[in-house]
Amino acid sequence: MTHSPPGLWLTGAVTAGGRSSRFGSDKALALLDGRTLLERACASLQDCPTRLLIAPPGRYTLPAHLGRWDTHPDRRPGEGPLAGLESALTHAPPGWVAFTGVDLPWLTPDYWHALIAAVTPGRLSVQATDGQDRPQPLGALYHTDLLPHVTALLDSGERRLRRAAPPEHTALVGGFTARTFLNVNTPEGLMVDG
Ligand SMILES: Nc1nc2c(ncn2[C@@H]2O[C@H](COP(=O)(O)OP(=O)(O)OP(=O)(O)O)[C@@H](O)[C@H]2O)c(=O)[nH]1
Ligand SMILES: [Mg+2]
Repeated sequence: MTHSPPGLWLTGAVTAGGRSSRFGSDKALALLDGRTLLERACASLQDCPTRLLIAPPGRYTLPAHLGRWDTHPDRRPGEGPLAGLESALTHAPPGWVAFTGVDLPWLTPDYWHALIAAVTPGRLSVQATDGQDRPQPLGALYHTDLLPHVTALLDSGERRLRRAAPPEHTALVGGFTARTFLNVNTPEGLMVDG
């Protein structure tokens, strides 16, 4: 009998509504080790019971082995990943959402399990910290109870994803390798030894 790791019990959401202006072409479709960045992001969350792709409907088709992904557009297109989070929290069933983007191609199910282990009562977000102890708001857990706060932020003109969760309601988790957070913004960002 083969041993398989326990599934992820929360909603998985991948935001992919960006313009890739620094990359120069749609980075969601860029290949890294034979898989697109979008596929890599979705693969880390393929064991989630509910899977949401926040992108314009019809823009992307995912391979069947990644399971069913329900596509939802932004409520306010072109306003950045905070607006993508608003859409994810709107369409997720009540509870925790694992939220990431196409530009973090090195996240794994183990990464999400490490964040899930830090879920505690009273917290509404769990975020990893990088080597400089900076919280990573993409590749993070958010509770759907944050939706009114996120909507109010967007209504007030805020666009920074790092404002989505108040620090006093955010649990932080460290100890990840530097490669975990390698962020693909330009084609040079793909040139990393796997
Ligand atoms: N749903 C949604 N996702 C977005 C939006 N803007 C960015 N994202 C996603 O958020 C993640 C991180 O964003 P960026 O790295 O800035 O990507 P980007 O905005 O496409 O790239 P730049 O134009 O170079 O800033 C990626 O997965 C993007 O697809 C948006 O307006 N809506
Ligand atoms: Mg951007």
